[in-house]
Amino acid sequence: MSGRHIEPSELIITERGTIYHIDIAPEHLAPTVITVGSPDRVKEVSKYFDKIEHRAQHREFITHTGYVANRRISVISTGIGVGNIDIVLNEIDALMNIDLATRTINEHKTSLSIIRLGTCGTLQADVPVDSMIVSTYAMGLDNLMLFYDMEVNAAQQELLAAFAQHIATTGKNIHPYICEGAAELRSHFTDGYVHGITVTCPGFYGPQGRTLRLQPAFPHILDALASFGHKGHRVANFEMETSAIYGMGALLGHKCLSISTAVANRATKTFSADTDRAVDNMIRQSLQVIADNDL
Ligand SMILES: O=P(O)(O)O[C@H]1O[C@H](CO)[C@@H](O)[C@H]1O
Ligand SMILES: O=c1cc[nH]c(=O)[nH]1
Repeated sequence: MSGRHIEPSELIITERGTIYHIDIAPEHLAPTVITVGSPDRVKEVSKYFDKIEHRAQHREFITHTGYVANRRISVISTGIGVGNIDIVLNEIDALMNIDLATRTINEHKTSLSIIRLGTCGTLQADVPVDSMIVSTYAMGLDNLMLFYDMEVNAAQQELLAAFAQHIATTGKNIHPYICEGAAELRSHFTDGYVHGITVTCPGFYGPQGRTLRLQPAFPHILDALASFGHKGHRVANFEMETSAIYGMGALLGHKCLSISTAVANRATKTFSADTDRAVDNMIRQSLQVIADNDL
């Protein structure tokens, strides 16, 4: 595969040597990448950097690259949804592992640490709003990973089979895919963090069981998901990007972890009184763990 020439319609490089959507060049990307959904959150992360050496913005993709102590870190906003994750993961991987001049894949691959700092809704009454949730597995209700050649390992197959059995009792069919975060990264985020399965949805309203004017096809989706558990892992939360980050990251050889602040609790029907403060708490604590452990 390494010698294959990737055509200009497939890998799009600007005249300034930057990649099409995220508009940065290879030298602007650090080996540790924090992704956030909201573009406004990028500066909330980089304000804790000791130094910022590069800033870029194109569409919803804002990048700041700098240092926390000696650790070089990029923070990039992905916007909402797995479609944007397809763009950001492919483009940051290309910057690291494709020679943009020759348009060929590098012989030697670089593995990135990719850590999402997002927001989510929790499904469990005993996980209060403002909690920080680490995604052990991601259960994808989206269809992005159907477009990549992905093998399912034995543990994932077992989890999927247990879920199929569980969901059959509700009389509805859901066929998710399952991807796992990097256990090596996960092991550092323990004190103050709740661990659980994250359900990644292709929408914020209907797919997450919210009813405004449209009637849901699956009215009991919250209970059906919240009551699923397997080998000590239970469903903790809903959000909209983690399945794609875990799925693509694993295929590309990167270490990925998703951490989210619960802004909503769907079981107790509550919403955070101060989301900015809660998200800031996650950012500060997680940057400290990244810097202390050189992740
Ligand atoms: O706050 P972010 O990181 O965007 O994450 C969550 O918030 C958005 C929905 O409000 C979705 O992107 C969801 O995953
Ligand atoms: O309930 C929520 C809150 C944040 N993000 C989501 O996707 N869902």
